[in-house]
Amino acid sequence: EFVCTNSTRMPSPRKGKRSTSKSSSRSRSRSRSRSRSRKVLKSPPTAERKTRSPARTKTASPARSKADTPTRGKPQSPARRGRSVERAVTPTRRSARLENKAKDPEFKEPLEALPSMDKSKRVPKTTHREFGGAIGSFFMLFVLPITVYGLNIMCDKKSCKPRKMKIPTDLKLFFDWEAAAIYLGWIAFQAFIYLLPIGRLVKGQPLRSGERLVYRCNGFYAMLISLAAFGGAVYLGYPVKKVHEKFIALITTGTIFSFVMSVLLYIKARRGPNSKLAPGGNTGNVLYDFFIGHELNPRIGSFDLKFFCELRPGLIGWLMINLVFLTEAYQKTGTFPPALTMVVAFQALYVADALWFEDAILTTMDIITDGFGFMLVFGDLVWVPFLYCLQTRFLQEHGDSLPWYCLAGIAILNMVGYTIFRGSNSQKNEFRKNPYNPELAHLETIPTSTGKKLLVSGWWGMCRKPNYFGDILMALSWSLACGSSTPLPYFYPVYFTILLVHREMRDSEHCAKKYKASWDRYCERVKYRICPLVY
Ligand SMILES: NC(=O)C1=CN([C@@H]2O[C@H](COP(=O)(O)OP(=O)(O)OC[C@H]3O[C@@H](n4cnc5c(N)ncnc54)[C@H](OP(=O)(O)O)[C@@H]3O)[C@@H](O)[C@H]2O)C=CC1
Ligand SMILES: CC(C)=CCC[C@@H](C)[C@H]1CC=C2C3=C(CC[C@@]21C)[C@@]1(C)CC[C@H](O)C(C)(C)[C@@H]1CC3
Repeated sequence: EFVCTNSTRMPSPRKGKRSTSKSSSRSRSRSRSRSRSRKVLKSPPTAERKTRSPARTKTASPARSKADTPTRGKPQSPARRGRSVERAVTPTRRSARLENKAKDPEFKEPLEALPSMDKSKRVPKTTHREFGGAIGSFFMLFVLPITVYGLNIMCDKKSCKPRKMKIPTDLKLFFDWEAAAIYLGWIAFQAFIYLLPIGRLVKGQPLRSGERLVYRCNGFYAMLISLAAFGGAVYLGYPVKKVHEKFIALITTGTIFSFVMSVLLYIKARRGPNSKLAPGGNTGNVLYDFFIGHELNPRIGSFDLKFFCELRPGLIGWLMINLVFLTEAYQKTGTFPPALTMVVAFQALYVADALWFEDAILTTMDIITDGFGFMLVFGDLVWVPFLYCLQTRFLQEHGDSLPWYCLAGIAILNMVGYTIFRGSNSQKNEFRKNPYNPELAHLETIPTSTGKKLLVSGWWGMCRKPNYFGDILMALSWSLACGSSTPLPYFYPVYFTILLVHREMRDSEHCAKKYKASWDRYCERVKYRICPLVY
């Protein structure tokens, strides 16, 4: 199966005109409305506007323009509707042929098939710097690993309180060949699964060059295979608790691995063509570009390093570490402690959700705009697996003591958060994949000069980042399960809120540049950024 994400971005080659200009009067009036729209919209008509179906979303009245006047017509037969959806994905016979060709994961869309892209465009020098520029990035190189070590050393079996840290003198605690073998073996195991020819091939968003990279989406299989391997290891009596015992040494291997990988990625980017660089990581300052990421989508053949790291070793690793804690608790007490079991289950749902909707990540900032540098490499391979499990580690080491009604309240909070997170992410992803999806016809939208529309009702009318809001509620619920005896397990929701507030600002800046007045109209209409009535 081969899937195109975000068909609306796919520029429609001129040949596509024929398919919509049949001689009925209705199509003539559509043609007229299309030529009118060309006057209003700067970009050429996209597949979105070429694909007509009655299942139009409502256009928000203040922003209604001739360009986006919905076409009214008799409801189409399901077969016809199916055809129009299909056309949104493959607008011409030519691109249908390309679709077939693209079954080859190495396939790259020929540049001439994407006329709206400027092939000669070089990635311009980055002028805007995040994280305090080069100096900030330099500090982050130390702050990120120290935070991971610090929290894991402060919160151990003996105590879990913020305190002045005494650095352990036992070097074995920090480095151990067995831990190195476990860590590297895990990365190799995930890389092996990634290379298996199972799962869908999905096209990413068009790059600056016009090319659309193809991604193998088999993350959910990777999780199932990893779960089976974990079950097998426990059944065969492999001492999985070693992962817990060698936690700090695993962090060291992950940190060294991340530094080495980031250096290699930076060298690779320097040697590659300018067109492959990340728009945000091309300042020319070695430190900054190394930290933020110089190359956008580094690949070895068809192996996409960023896509692989973002979802596999770290995210599935986090789930495995949680299962180690749960197994240990069971082996020690003969029961599954309620709070620990609940948090492990919620985090498992979060990981499974990310892998089930794996292709959705292809439209996120991390893949489209951010380069792959130390920040993301370390974030994916160390920060996520060894910090996101702080709550479950605390619960395993210090037991859980909350009464059932508190746990029930926490479960409700998690499910409310998940409903908002999943509902809003799916609503946007479905809308971006097919803006004429009949199930979204009731939603109001604002047209933009790019041909894309912005949702202004439903989840996206509640606030500008309902998905972040849901995510924060879930993060909070996981920490609340740890009670109030110590603030350390609350690190995750606090850091996460800061990360998402910063991320919202960055995304808002991008959207303001991209959608100009339409984005201002959206912001006027949807006042709150992340939390309705609060922020
Ligand atoms: N657990 C973790 O550590 C982290 C989790 N996350 C989660 O990842 C998920 C994805 O986050 P992220 O990629 O940052 O952001 P979003 O999923 O919100 O994607 C932002 C893009 O969505 C589009 N968009 C924005 N507003 C609208 C609208 N009203 N209608 C239609 N499209 C709109 C724009 O792109 P365009 O118009 O070009 O399509 C915008 O650039 C979130 O749920 C977040 O909580 C994120 C970071 C860390
Ligand atoms: C400063 C600092 C610590 C930076 C590192 C940030 C990274 C840890 C995060 C950046 C974006 C992320 C995403 C997820 C995990 C954390 C990082 C890598 C994510 C994979 C978690 C699961 C979600 O469902 C997601 C797939 C939407 C999400 C994507 C972004």
